[in-house]
Amino acid sequence: MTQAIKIDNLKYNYNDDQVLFDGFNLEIDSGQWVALVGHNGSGKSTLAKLILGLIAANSGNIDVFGERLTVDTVHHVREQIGMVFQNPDNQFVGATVADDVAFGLENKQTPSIEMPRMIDEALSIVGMLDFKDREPHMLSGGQKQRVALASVLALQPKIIILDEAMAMLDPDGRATIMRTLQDLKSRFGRDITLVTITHDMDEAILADRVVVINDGQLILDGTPASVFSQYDIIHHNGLELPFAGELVEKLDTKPKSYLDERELIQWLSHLNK
Ligand SMILES: Nc1ncnc2c1ncn2[C@@H]1O[C@H](COP(=O)(O)OP(=O)(O)OP(=O)(O)O)[C@@H](O)[C@H]1O
Repeated sequence: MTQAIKIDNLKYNYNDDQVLFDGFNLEIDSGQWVALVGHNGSGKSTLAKLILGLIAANSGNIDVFGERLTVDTVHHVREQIGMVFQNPDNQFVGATVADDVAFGLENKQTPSIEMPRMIDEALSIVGMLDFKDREPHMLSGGQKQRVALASVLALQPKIIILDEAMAMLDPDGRATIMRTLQDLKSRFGRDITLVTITHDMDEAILADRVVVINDGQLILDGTPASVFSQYDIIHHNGLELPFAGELVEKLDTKPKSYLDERELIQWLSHLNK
């Protein structure tokens, strides 16, 4: 399987008295959706910055689709990665939604004849085509994040990193972005790799794989069910479980393995029969 990201023996510290990453390793296959979780200050955003080459590792290697990240390759590597940040309001530059999506394409010197089609396609993928002439600041938080995602998608990245992209949204906004990400996965399959950095375990549970880090160290790595079965380790690292997991913790009789919400409802209904 092709590797989208390979991090090998990464060492990084912001200052001399705190080593953040000290021999960190992580491999992400192309087409995987990885949720990167960890409490505040565990190093998640720093890892994203290192992958994007916004900051340089002290030592170790980062390969993106087999290309080693160096001063010479950083622009090419970055072209393959789209980034969506926490605050949707900080990501808008255009007067209309369509202008906003056009901005990145113009920077990439996309021929103007191709732009309308590319803008419409990206907006339609995130379900925002009908809003293309609207002013971005008039949209809801969830709609703004979908436009931010469309601006990234228009540039046809192979990897999208969403850093707390749902943290400022209300439950409806969060749900629409999560559905949009699920749609992206079914539409693009192996052609898109998603890395979602989050504190929200109900968001993490949708990923193919959950990676828990703490103080720059990988603590847990596996399917959501296997990671969220490790109640003690999750709590010990200052994290919560998804809603279903928190509920199970309060039950006297517990299921043998980790169940998601739907499975738990079925299990509970059989328990009372
Ligand atoms: N520019 C910086 N200069 C010095 N230290 C920094 C800088 N940015 C982050 N740090 C420190 O590095 C550590 C990791 O921070 P980072 O932002 O990567 O964590 P995080 O897991 O993304 O946290 P959060 O969930 O709060 O966003 C923290 O101790 C933080 O204080």
